[in-house]
Amino acid sequence: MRVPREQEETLDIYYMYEKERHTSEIAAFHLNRILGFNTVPPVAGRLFSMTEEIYPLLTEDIQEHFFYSPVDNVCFFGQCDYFCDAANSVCGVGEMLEGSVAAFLPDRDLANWKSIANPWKRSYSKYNRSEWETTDDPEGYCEGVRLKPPFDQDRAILNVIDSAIFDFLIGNKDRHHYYTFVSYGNNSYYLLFDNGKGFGRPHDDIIDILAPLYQCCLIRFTTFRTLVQMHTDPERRLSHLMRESLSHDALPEILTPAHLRALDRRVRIVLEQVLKCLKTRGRHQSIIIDDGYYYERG
Ligand SMILES: Nc1ncnc2c1ncn2[C@@H]1O[C@H](COP(=O)(O)OP(=O)(O)OP(=O)(O)O)[C@@H](O)[C@H]1O
Ligand SMILES: [Mn+2]
Repeated sequence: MRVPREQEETLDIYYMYEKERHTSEIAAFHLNRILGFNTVPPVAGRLFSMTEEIYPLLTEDIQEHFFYSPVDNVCFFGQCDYFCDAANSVCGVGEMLEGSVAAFLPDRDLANWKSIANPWKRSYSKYNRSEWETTDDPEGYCEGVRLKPPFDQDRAILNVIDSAIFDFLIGNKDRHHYYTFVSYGNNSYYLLFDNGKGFGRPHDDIIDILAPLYQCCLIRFTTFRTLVQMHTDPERRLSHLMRESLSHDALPEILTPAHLRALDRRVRIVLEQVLKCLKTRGRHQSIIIDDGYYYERG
């Protein structure tokens, strides 16, 4: 835990400098399961004893980064490119710290996975933007992506669009790569770990995370159906399903009411984008694709 739940991310920050939230990792896992994707390794919240459970595991150079804050809470900082200094420490309440833990993926000797760069990745520069952001031919950008493997497969491009919808719902701009198990080939699902940069601003919807959806005008049928159900059936409202699901986590109030409300609003926005496609590009069979991907709701 680096950021208190109620602290919103400022607008004056590039996404690469946003701080990860343990609550985002936890909520993302629950959301992914509720959407029926089942592509985020299980993540749970818990309290850690910083002195008994974290300190002994660290190398000496990082143990040296432990100290007591002026009000006697235990603090430390790690080693990384951004915000890894005493001014940006992680502090517990006393010596107890909230955090999230993820199920560890099988060893790569057993089940190797590889990364696929996200064609709609954002630029890491403060001065330039990516081609998909600046193109005056957004449909053409998608067509270009779909010419090259693995995105020449329907399954692969629909996975990217599912992932974009997922990232839009959590508000994550930092999906630079997707991961797949090598032995499943190119036509497999995408593992979505690294979900800490979501749920930063409950009153903002970052529409361009949906660029793959509205530039390609494609959505997987099962995903569309799930979103319609969430929008129309009060019992399946996403905020309701999420509140129920998150109540099973060991930590309290993973998402504040404003974040839960944001989820319902964003479901509607995704459907509005699909509606726009249906109005401008016609033929629903070429927009809502039934690729035989069947899932059981988590
Ligand atoms: N559940 C997991 N099981 C095994 N390995 C994992 C798991 N989650 C993440 N990893 C490994 O740890 C690496 C870093 O994790 P993660 O991507 O969440 O952190 P990050 O600091 O945001 O990385 P990046 O700079 O690539 O965005 C991953 O690239 C992956 O190799
Ligand atoms: Mn990351």
